[in-house]
Amino acid sequence: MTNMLQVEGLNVSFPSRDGPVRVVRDVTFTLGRERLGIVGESGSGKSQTGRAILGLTPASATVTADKLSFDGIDLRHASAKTWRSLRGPRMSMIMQDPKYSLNPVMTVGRQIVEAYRRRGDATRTDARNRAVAMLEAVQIRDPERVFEAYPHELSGGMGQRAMIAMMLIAEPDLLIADEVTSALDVTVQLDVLRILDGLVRDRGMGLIFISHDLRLVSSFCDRVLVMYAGRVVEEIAARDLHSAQHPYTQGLLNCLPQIDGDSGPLQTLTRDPAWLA
Ligand SMILES: Nc1ncnc2c1ncn2[C@@H]1O[C@H](COP(=O)(O)OP(=O)(O)OP(=O)(O)O)[C@@H](O)[C@H]1O
Repeated sequence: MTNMLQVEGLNVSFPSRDGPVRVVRDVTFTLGRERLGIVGESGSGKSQTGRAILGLTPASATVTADKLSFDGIDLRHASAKTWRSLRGPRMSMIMQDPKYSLNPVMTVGRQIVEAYRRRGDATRTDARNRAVAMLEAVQIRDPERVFEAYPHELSGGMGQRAMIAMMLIAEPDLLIADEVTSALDVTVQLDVLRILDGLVRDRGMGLIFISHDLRLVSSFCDRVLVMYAGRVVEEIAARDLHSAQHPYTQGLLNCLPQIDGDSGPLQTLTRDPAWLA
């Protein structure tokens, strides 16, 4: 699966009083077994791009694409049955907010066990042990207690880690991580990045890493898509991000505070209407 995911001419629009608003415009890219970052300011269409790939766009939206295929499967015409076989075991998305991913009426442990058992025929005991080990791996200090807890009994940070454990244990071929480490403290953030990195390196997973943190993306990812107002304005190797060509990318980079830089005022981003052309 050199190019496990192919996205061509993807558009997402929402209805509004003034007509449809296009929040993802003609987005085209491919993904292999690599770490692809998507950066851009809030509202630039990063999450809606990820959701459209997984068929998780809100019902009010319209999605069109010239091509949207995963492992040769045309996702534009996938049946409910095909989606069931893909979402979870083969392609998964970790959202910003655990509320949307954890089932409120099922214990955390049972959800993680089910995610693991969906990918093969593990015994209950094996699945339980793996689930507890995964909770430990995302630095949950009391994994046995969290295993038995319901999502509402966990703090926000714990809930997010439990959700990450649930997505990772399935070892999907494609994982879309949407601002997944933003709310975590630095040590847990590093642990989660290490786990993601291991899955890409050892299991050949394809990772789409959505983030507004340019520094993190440039050090963690292989390639970066820069989005502005729904469009991909630049695609660049992460190591070359510092020499980005597009004025919007340069603007984003210039807005980063420097720890050792002078303490002058931070630059603000100016936008050129021509970028929308
Ligand atoms: N349900 C919805 N109805 C109408 N517009 C929506 C809906 N969901 C998202 N949008 C709009 O789509 C645009 C793109 O949103 P998206 O969440 O993809 O941005 P983003 O780049 O991921 O930003 P953030 O970093 O803040 O999550 C935004 O302008 C947002 O207001």
